[in-house]
Amino acid sequence: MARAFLFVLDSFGIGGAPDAERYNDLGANTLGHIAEFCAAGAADRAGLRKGPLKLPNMSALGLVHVARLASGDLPAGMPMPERVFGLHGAASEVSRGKDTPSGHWEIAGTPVMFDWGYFSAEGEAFPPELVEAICRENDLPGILGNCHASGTEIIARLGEEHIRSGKPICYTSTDSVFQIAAHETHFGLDRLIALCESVRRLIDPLNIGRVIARPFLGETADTFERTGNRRDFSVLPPEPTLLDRLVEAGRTVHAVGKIGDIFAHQGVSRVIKANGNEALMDATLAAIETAQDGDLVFTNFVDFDMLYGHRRDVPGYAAALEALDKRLLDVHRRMKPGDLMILTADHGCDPTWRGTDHTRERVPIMAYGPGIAARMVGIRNTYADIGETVAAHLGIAPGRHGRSFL
Ligand SMILES: O=P(O)(O)O[C@H]1O[C@H](CO)[C@@H](O)[C@H]1O
Ligand SMILES: [Mn+2]
Ligand SMILES: [Mn+2]
Repeated sequence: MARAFLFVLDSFGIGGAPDAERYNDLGANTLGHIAEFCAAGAADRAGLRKGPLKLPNMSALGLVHVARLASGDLPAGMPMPERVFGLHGAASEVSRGKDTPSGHWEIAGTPVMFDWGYFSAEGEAFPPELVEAICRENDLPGILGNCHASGTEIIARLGEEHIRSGKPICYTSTDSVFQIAAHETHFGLDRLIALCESVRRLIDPLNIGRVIARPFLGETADTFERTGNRRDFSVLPPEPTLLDRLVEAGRTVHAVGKIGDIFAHQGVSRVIKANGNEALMDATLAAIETAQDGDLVFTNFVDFDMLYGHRRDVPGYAAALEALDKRLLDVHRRMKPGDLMILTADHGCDPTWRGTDHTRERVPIMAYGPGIAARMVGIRNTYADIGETVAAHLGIAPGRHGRSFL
């Protein structure tokens, strides 16, 4: 028997998606552009980081090799490692959306082969009858926003009016999402959660992937800050995922960070929440300590996407990568014979790209474990190969999509 640790570095794409043009993302490359900025000295920030991107541990797990394989270009300023360990490759996404649930579900063996519903980018985003129903059911004086927006920008713009009027801030993006920002104390966190649950029911016929609660604190435009109490209300995955299959086989799935919410709590045995990549890594290490043979520890490292990718913050993204790279040694030290750790991502969010949305990209696969020989596994046609590899490693029956690269 064996254990598996699956880490999604949220939005850590490596470019090269064969269908990028269809998403207006031709040339987007999260790692490539971060490395380029770092090598040019354009991602230095006093007190945070300086110079070329330093990811020695991920490079030893094949990151530089797979970056070149995925996009054709070597990431600037990142030396080829002397030696590579483990299985390494890249994967293209077959799901139509470049969103978090599509990416994670496909990683877990369940691609999303239908189109999500989306809200209009022109004029008001939400249909008037939906807004009316939301206000009626939740006794609201109206809503603010009703547009595509970046979450931090919109609370700075409308947060004070929200506090005065009691109207929640409702917005969306190119993802299939209905996001609601509201003040944790003035509006109330419980009330925001109840509102999200009501909106989840009301939009179900529209095939929208997620409703997201975005609570914040502060009193003025320049002091507003989102808190760690974000909650995602997802629809159920279209088929049972790797997680369901593991639980069915009597295994324990340790879901760290956003994983529980992303899978609508299906196939999740233990939910471990933490705020911020460092705390997520601490929680992951604690889960590894308790995980038994046959178990999966599945972690989403959300900061890359939420704090740096969407915010188009290159130094911030680079520093977060460098910090996580160092902490891989903590995982390494806890690994036992039979353990397998896989690092990957769910989509891109190139911090140098136009706009503030995700980018269609290939993702890296770095799979490492004591006794696993180094081998390039090439470009995989679906992220589902990752889930199938975990399934094979943990000794459960194969699923309907993807193939193990073990
Ligand atoms: O700008 P913020 O609120 O961070 O929202 C981003 O996060 C959402 C969910 O990941 C995406 O759809 C994008 O809109
Ligand atoms: Mn994501
Ligand atoms: Mn995102």
